[in-house]
Amino acid sequence: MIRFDNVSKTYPKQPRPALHDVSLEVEKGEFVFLVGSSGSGKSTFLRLVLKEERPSLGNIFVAGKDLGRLSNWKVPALRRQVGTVFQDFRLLPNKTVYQNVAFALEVIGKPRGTIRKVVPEVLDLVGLGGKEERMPGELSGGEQQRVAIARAFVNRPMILIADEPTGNLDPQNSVGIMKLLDRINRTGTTILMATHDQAIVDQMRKRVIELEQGRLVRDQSRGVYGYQH
Ligand SMILES: Nc1ncnc2c1ncn2[C@@H]1O[C@H](COP(=O)(O)OP(=O)(O)OP(=O)(O)O)[C@@H](O)[C@H]1O
Repeated sequence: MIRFDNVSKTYPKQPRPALHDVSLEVEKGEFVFLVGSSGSGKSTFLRLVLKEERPSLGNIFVAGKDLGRLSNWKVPALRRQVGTVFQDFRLLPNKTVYQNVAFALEVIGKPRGTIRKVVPEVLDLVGLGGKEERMPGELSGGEQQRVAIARAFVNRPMILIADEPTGNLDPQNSVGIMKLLDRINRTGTTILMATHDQAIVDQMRKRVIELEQGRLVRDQSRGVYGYQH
């Protein structure tokens, strides 16, 4: 589903690469945590998957596509296959919960009938049934993140990328969000989540990929946040 072959990324005017010779493969339906200290290259990795950045060296394959050979006009189609969730939710503040999710479908030209059917379904899935008409500012952080996940998932992408999705949440809300991501993963969606949340990683026991100064230093199935000595 995602393959990196000897990928390096050096940003302009930077002395050291943000990613250095990273090779790995993520299969369809996997749940992968990406860990590493600040600046280790996690966000760079995620941006490369979305083709928001290009590698300086190496090849990247996402959902069967060689990103190096993907023409620019096909990038939006790629991004439709990859839902994204961020630490700061990124909801539209002047739209209701329903409108925030519906908007994701409107911009890709889905018919109104489809939108009316699938938006309530996905809001139920994330536990927000009954809150369709609320504004984001009238929701808790955990609820706002549920809206963001509903918006990312409503189009049933093959891959869901989450960059620190629990970073702004208390432990209880974080557990709720992880249960939801786990449920989405069980539908067959591949999940790639960058995180600093040790408790979550230790609890979930999923594959853990660790970056250190841009290098892949650990790839462990059913792993924990830090090394076990
Ligand atoms: N647009 C950019 N231009 C130049 N350097 C960048 C850019 N984005 C990231 N970097 C550098 O690349 C390295 C990796 O950054 P990256 O954001 O990928 O790390 P990270 O692991 O996601 O960190 P964090 O956990 O703080 O989000 C850092 O040294 C950073 O300063």
